[in-house]
Amino acid sequence: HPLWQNSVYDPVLKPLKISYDPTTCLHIWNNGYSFLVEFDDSADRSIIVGGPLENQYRLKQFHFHWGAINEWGSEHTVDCKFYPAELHLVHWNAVAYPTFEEAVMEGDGLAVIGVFLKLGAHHEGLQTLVDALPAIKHKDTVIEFDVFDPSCLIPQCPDYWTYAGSLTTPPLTESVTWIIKKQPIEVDENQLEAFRMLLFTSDGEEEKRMVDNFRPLQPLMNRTVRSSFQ
Ligand SMILES: COc1ccc(CNS(=O)(=O)c2ccc(S(N)(=O)=O)s2)cc1
Ligand SMILES: [Zn+2]
Repeated sequence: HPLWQNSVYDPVLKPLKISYDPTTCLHIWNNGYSFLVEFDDSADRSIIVGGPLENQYRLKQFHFHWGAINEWGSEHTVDCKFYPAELHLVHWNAVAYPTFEEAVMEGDGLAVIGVFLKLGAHHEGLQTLVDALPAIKHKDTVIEFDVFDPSCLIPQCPDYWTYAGSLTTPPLTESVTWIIKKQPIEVDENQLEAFRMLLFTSDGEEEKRMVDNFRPLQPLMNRTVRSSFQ
């Protein structure tokens, strides 16, 4: 999604408030499309509020999209530039809807924080995830993941873009308030290569490396992207 050129500064936008409880972390698994870290969302223990949001939203899972090479991989672009990978932290509106599955179908059901990954310094917090990847190389493999604070993957800079959009994988429902952080996080080449060692395929099948698991850019049409910064 082309950010920046077509964005309008909105002075009404508030800072996003993020409060995650690291002990709500459950497991990390390979679902055949990406790898996901899932959280216990049975109570309001890991939530975001503020920003463009009317309600608070509960953290459900986070996952990544990345390319086969560093020239592409993100699902949003800034100034026509792709990043090598993009993190999505998926939250749902448990104030308005009883279940995640119902929230997925509603316009104000989900809020996804997008964070760009840029090639650079080693990322200590990400390394914890990278160390777990060999154990979930194949589709439908899972390992327990007791404590992880996803805040370590979110840049300090408060600036973000926001727009009303959709899931980037089926069911592609238009239920997402996208909140894309302007500042990328830096990860090193070995960490990106570790993502590319995962497989789309199950154990025993012909190996297909998990790369280029991003949706191609979609036309902006008449959508407005707002920025929280000038
Ligand atoms: C009806 O039950 C359902 C319906 C839909 C899902 C999909 N899973 S999901 O909603 O977490 C996401 C899919 C794509 C995401 S992205 N790349 O836009 O952040 S998030 C699961 C269960
Ligand atoms: Zn995603």
